[in-house]
Amino acid sequence: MSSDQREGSQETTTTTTTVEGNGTIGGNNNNSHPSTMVRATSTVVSCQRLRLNPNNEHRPDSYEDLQLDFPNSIYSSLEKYLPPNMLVSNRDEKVKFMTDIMLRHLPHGERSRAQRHREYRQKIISNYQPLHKELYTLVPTVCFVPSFLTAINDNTEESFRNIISEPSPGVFVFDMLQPSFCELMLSEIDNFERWVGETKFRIMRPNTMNKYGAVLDDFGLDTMLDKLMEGFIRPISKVFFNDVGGATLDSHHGFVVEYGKDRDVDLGFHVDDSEVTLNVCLGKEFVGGELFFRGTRCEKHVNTATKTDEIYDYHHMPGQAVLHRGRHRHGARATTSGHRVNMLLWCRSSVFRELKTHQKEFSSWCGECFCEKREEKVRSIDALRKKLFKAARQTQA
Ligand SMILES: O=C(O)CCC(=O)C(=O)O
Ligand SMILES: [Fe+2]
Repeated sequence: MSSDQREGSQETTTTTTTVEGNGTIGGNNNNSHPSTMVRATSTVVSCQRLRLNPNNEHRPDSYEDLQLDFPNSIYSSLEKYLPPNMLVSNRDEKVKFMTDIMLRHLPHGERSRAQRHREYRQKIISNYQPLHKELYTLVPTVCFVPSFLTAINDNTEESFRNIISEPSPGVFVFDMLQPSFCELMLSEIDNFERWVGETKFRIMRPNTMNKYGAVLDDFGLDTMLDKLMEGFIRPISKVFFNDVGGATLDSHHGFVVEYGKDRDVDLGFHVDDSEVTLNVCLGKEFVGGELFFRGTRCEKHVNTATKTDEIYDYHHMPGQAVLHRGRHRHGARATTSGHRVNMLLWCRSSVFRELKTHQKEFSSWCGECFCEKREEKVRSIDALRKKLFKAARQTQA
């Protein structure tokens, strides 16, 4: 995969970038004290695998009171996937087993990077004075429009379909944020950027493709965004994105991107480092900036050609949200005037990522895998037909 191709030439020959954020696994776990942390050692159980289907009868332990390497909620959601002999182990054993599995996805260099990142966050949080404290705890009636709240409270596919449109397969659009909430967020972001400018604090940008924007998790909004993911995005994803771990989203990377004069102009063609991405426009006034989608692909097929029915362009509207699989290839066109700010929540599932490492066959959600599977089916039916004809002819002869 190339590093930073822009759209234009890619609609037939596609080169897609995988964008990585600086959010680490466990990025929203800011409660690690090395002295009490439960660490994984190399144990004999580490060669065991998670089960493919969760044991939904099982009531997971609570891990809230422990200082762990990863967010506590990950342990509760992962527990249902433990092999049967592990399920009956004590809590410390289960912690060791699950931590070991998760650390396998975080090589040594990554671990010290995660520690440095925690210190970086702590430095910001102890120096930055929030402007609108009310933003830091999620109050649903302040944040969301009533139609969205009704749908979430009903929590059925029908209630979601009532407020969500699907203009192209896998792209879900709905009204989400109150205008007053968008204003508050914009003003908090301005305030944070002013503080960064005044103190000359060197901040990390949201991902490898943006020069501007800010990571919301880094200045105290991580808990609020965790609530947003767990209480509002996960229920919807469970219905529409179950095939990519929508029901088990358990960590996130939350940030804003900014486009316009003296900001980023556009965003090249890419896939996100997420299972499900929430992209919601906060404002302000702008021209351009359309989000272009070009079909969902697994790693193997990420650079394959786009089919006509996968082409879709979306026009951002303040307060309106777009929800899509992280593997849905997309990019943003140039914002030609004005100032556009979007809030993004890359939602991840540790369960899905672990299970994916054991999966060798087709991905049900990949447009190219789907075609290959269909062609294979046609070929095998054809072969069977030929075999049956031959057998019939031999019987007649
Ligand atoms: O600018 C946009 O709306 C797209 C942003 C995006 O795709 C991303 O940050 O991953
Ligand atoms: Fe993206």
